[in-house]
Amino acid sequence: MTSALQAIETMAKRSKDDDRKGGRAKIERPKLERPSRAEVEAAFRTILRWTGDDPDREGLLETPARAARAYEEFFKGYREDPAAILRKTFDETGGYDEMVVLRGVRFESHCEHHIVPIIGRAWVAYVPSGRVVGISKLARVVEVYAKRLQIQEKMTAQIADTIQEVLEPQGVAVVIKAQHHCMTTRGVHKHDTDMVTSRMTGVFRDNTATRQEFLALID
Ligand SMILES: Nc1nc2c(ncn2[C@@H]2O[C@H](COP(=O)(O)OP(=O)(O)OP(=O)(O)O)[C@@H](O)[C@H]2O)c(=O)[nH]1
Ligand SMILES: [Zn+2]
Repeated sequence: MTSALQAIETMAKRSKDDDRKGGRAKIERPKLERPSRAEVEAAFRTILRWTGDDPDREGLLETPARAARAYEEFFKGYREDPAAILRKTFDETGGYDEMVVLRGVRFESHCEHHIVPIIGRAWVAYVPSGRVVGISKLARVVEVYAKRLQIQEKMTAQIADTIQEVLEPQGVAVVIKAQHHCMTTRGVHKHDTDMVTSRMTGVFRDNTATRQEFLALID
């Protein structure tokens, strides 16, 4: 087991000892009121002027509109409901009650401190109790939370807690490994550094063997 995974194992034990009742992240309901497209484009024009460039030169004329479209894509997760994605389930599972793991789901997010990319992978597991969900839906939940302004800890907790609350399985485990480009392209300039976070609920918190079986599947 790598030292990062050993650290997760330690954190999970600590979290089991210190059962933070009510301290779990609630599923956030995004606010729907938004400024107009024209206001956003005007804001990008201001930023262009502020950099020292001329927003009226030919190469930049369409940039505010393009940047607004790019932001629309980067932050489309505010207009999607992750709980709704998990509501369609399948009951005919043949009594399957072992772990289901989706490994290495690639995602692109943005840090809420600098609005700079966070790029990484997520491992998502659950142990069903009676019903299962279409496997792509786990990746869709990752995608919804990634397409919002994030810190990695919050994104990890949101994914796990949404699956736990909606699917009500025996337990959920989420590990995320990601590079924060606010640490590579600016600031401290530390390349080849990634951040590892985890959230374990139910049997993954309470049962060491289940947790270790999951952690062994992470590369
Ligand atoms: N815990 C956590 N920190 C993050 C995440 N993404 C970015 N950060 C950190 O957020 C912190 C913001 O620190 P500040 O001191 O307010 O901002 P700053 O002056 O730009 O800091 P530097 O990045 O150190 O230059 C930095 O240490 C970032 O590395 C995240 O997902 N989780
Ligand atoms: Zn940042």
